[in-house]
Amino acid sequence: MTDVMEHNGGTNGSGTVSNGTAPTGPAAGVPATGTAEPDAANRIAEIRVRIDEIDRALIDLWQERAALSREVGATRMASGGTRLVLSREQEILERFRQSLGADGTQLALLLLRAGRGPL
Ligand SMILES: O=C(O)C(=O)C[C@]1(C(=O)O)C=C[C@@H](O)C=C1
Repeated sequence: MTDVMEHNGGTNGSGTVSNGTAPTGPAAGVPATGTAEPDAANRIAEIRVRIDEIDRALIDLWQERAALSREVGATRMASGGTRLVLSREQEILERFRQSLGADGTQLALLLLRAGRGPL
């Protein structure tokens, strides 16, 4: 067994839908699920449907948040206020840290940067 799938199926080079197995390279012949066992492969495919939905929702929320953050910044600066409010950023960083630990802090830093730009 290898650790990583080199290719996950989808469309092949000619633009046609592949049969879900990696055509070339070290993972050639390995199913796109990473296992040849049918029950496991079916369960993985099922779970991936939900993972893809979650990823879409995360992307949509990410983009909505960034747009709102930009609007707050533009509104504040147009009224003579500051670009940033660091106390608010600390509050957000702490909320993410409390829920998700150190990764939460990193995630919140990326979220903040997506809206207000780099410090
Ligand atoms: O809440 C604000 O005041 C914002 O400007 C939004 C936001 C954020 O993305 O959450 C962005 C920049 C600020 O420094 C603080 C927070």
